[in-house]
Amino acid sequence: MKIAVLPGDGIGPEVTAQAVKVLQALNSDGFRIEMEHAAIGGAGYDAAGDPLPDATLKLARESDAILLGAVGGYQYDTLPRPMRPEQGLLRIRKELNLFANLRPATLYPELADASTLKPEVVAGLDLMIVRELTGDLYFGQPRGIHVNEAGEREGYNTMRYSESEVRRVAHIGFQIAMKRGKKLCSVEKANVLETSELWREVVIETARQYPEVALSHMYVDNAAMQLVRNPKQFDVILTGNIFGDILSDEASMLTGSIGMLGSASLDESRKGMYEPIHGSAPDIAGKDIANPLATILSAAMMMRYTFGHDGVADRIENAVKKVISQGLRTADIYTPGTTRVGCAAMGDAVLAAL
Ligand SMILES: NC(=O)C1=CN([C@@H]2O[C@H](COP(=O)(O)OP(=O)(O)OC[C@H]3O[C@@H](n4cnc5c(N)ncnc54)[C@H](O)[C@@H]3O)[C@@H](O)[C@H]2O)C=CC1
Ligand SMILES: CC(C)CC(=O)C(=O)O
Ligand SMILES: [Mg+2]
Repeated sequence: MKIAVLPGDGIGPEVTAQAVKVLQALNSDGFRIEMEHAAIGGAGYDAAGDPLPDATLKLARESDAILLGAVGGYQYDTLPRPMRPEQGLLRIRKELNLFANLRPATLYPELADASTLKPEVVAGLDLMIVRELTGDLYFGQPRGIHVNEAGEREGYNTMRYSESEVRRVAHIGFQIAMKRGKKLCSVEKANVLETSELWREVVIETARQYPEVALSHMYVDNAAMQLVRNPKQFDVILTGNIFGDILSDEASMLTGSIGMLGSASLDESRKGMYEPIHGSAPDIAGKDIANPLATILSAAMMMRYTFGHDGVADRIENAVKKVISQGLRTADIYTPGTTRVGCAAMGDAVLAAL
């Protein structure tokens, strides 16, 4: 198993190091995992003047899977847009055709007190957000800031989806729904957006191949509200790039913290990039207080989706369950009566449990 490790910026290197420890430990079980590190984001810009250096993209292409931390930092916010860390992330997703982003929001029962919702509203929460990742507002052309006819600056982006882009991610959503609760809610804004109108039509067409899946549609504003009113009404949520970005951050808090949600970004084959859903968290970077569990859980998803080692994925997930049941908590999920630990200590505890 050849894995490219791209730690990135801010807390990225801190959380990635914990997942690397866990993956390395598997080698003593007879696996052959080779990991090679490369720079991306601000680290890529600093090292090579490019948020996605050629050498990093080459390594990513040659690897079976990629483990990514996070990118971004205040010091890069004034660079020309193509040089910014976030563009490096968008480019690697596009270059590798990683169009399907799976973001599971699962509540560990012991973390019910850390959820922003009442324990009875989130008990047993287990939902999967399937977010399209290589289209929509983040990639649509034209985009820019120009001076308009009235002589004032005007910013514009283009929300755009082709039917084949919608269809391929819809298939992934339905296939996942078939393996779960056979219920899929497609989230868009078809009442006002043509992009969403097409999205809904294509999802309805695709659904004909999955007659066992109960399909529903919801406007994104309502979905944002329903997620905090009654999140357990959802099983699989299928949505576009920007709506999925926002709704998954919201869903993470139902599980206690954004530091709990891992993700898989997949292409048509089994190749994938695995990363926590959070960003580089510059406000807590370098303090050894970030929660590494989202990244460790992303490594478990890698074992499941790219390498097909479901048993290993289960073991990593069970190790995470164990440290939580032992009462170990990073600051973001700390509640009275539990034991507060740092990022590296949490990684060590998962390793010990593994
Ligand atoms: N996938 C990526 O690489 C992403 C990168 N970003 C970038 O990250 C930078 C910061 O963006 P923000 O909007 O602040 O989002 P963020 O996700 O980095 O942080 C939001 C809040 O959540 C907290 N947080 C995030 N991850 C945590 C963890 N593992 N443990 C404990 N607390 C955690 C942070 O301390 C912060 O208060 C920006 O440059 C942004 O562009 C943002 C989102 C995703
Ligand atoms: C920084 C963005 C490009 C990514 C993001 O917020 C995400 O994928 O969740
Ligand atoms: Mg995001």
